[in-house]
Amino acid sequence: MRTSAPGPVERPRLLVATEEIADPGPLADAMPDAATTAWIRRGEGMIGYGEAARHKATSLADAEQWWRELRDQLVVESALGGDDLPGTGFVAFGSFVFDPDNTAAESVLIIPELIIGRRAGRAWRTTIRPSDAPPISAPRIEPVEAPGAVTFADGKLSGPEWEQAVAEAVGRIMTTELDKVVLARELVAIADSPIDPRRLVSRLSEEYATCWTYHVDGLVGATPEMLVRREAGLATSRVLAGTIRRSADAGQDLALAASLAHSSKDLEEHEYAVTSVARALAPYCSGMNVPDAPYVLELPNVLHLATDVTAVAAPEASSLALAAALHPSAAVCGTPTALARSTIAELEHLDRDRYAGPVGWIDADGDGEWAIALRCGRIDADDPRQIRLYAGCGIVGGSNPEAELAESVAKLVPMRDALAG
Ligand SMILES: C=C(O[C@@H]1C=C(C(=O)O)C=C[C@H]1O)C(=O)O
Repeated sequence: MRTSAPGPVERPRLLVATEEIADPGPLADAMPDAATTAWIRRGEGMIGYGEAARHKATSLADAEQWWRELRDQLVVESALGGDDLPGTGFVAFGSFVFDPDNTAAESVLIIPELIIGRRAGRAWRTTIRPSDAPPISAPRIEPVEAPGAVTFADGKLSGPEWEQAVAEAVGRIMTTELDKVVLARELVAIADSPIDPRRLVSRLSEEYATCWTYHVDGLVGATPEMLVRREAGLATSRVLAGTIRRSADAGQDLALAASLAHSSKDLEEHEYAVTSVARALAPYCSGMNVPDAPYVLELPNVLHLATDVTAVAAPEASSLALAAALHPSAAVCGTPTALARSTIAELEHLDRDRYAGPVGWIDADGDGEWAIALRCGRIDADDPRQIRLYAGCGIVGGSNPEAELAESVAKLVPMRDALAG
C-alpha cells in the first residue's frame, strides 16, 4: 500500500486582541481558578487564564522554535498603543525542568486565552484564540478554599542523610576537579484539602514583593533570582549565591550583612556563579557590565550576595534563547557544569522536577523574563493535597554540612509560611 508523505502541519492562527482596562486590583485576587498562571512583582505583572495553546517542550531550544512558529503567524487585531510595553499582546508562559535526563517531569509552555496585566500605571486585557474558536467570555472567579492543617515530612533523604551528601560533596571538591556543586533537598507537605495555588500566590506576592512570584502548571513560588530579563534590547541577569539567614534583630542583621560581604567562602561561591553567567551571555551580547563586587540583597528570611549583570542583547537573541544559553548557571548547578550536574544526579537522591529550571514568559517581540524557579513547591497533579517543597545550597570547599542544612531550612520558610493556616 502506498502512503503519501505528510504535508506541513496546519495550525489555526492565533488572533490576539489587547485593550486598556481600569485597574483590576491585586492581580492575585483576579485569578479566576486554580489553573491560572501568575507572574507578579511589586504588584505588577500578569495573570493568564485558560489555554489557547500548550506545548510540552523537550528543551529550551525546542520551546523557542515552537514560540517562533506561532509568533510568525499571529494575527494582531488590536494592540495597547502608545508605548509598546513588554508583556502586552501575545505572551507564552513557561516552566522548564532542571535536568531533562534526570526527571519524570515535563517542561511546558502555555499560551493563555485571557491575560490581565498591570505595569507602569497601565492595565490591560489580552485575549488570544485560535481563528477557529469562538471569543472567550469573562470567567467567573471561583472561591479560594483554605487547605486546612498541613503536615511536613522529609523527602527521600532525612536532614542528617542530606548532611552526609554535603560532606561527600565537600570531599569531592577537595580531591577532584569539582569546584562547586549545588545540592538540594525536598520536604513533602500534605494538607487536609486541595492546595489552591492562588492562596500561595497571594501570600507570597505580598510578603516577598521584591521577588518574582509565579505559578505555572502547579509550580508555585517566589524567587529572588532572575536568570535573564530582556527588554527593549537590554539583557539583565541577577545572580545570587552566598546566603546568610536573618535574625530577628536589625542591628544583628547589619553585622550579618557585613560578615557575608567579607566571607571568603561566600565570595568564592558567588564568583563561580557570576563567571558562569557572564561567559554564557557573552556570545549573544555586547557592552557587558559585570560589577567588581556583589551587594547584599535583603529578603525577609535571608540575605544574599547579589550581582546584576547587564548587556546589550543581539537583536535576534530572544529571551528564551538567552535563557537557553544561561541554564543551568553555577548558582543552581555548580562548576564545572557537567561534573556538577552528574554529581547532583548521584548525591541528591531527588527528582528536581521544574525546581531550579527557568520559569517566566516571552512576548511576541522576544522580550520576556526567565527567573530561576527557587523557593517553590510543586503541587501534585494527581493529589492536589500534596506539594513538594525544594531548597538547595551552593557547596564549596569551605562548606559546613550543618550550616548548609540550616540555610536550606531558612530557604523553605517562605513556602512553609504561605501554606500555614
Ligand atoms: C538553590 C537555591 O538558591 C541558590 C543558592 C544560593 C546559595 O547557596 O547561597 C543562593 C541563591 C540561589 O542561587 C535555592 O533557593 O533552592
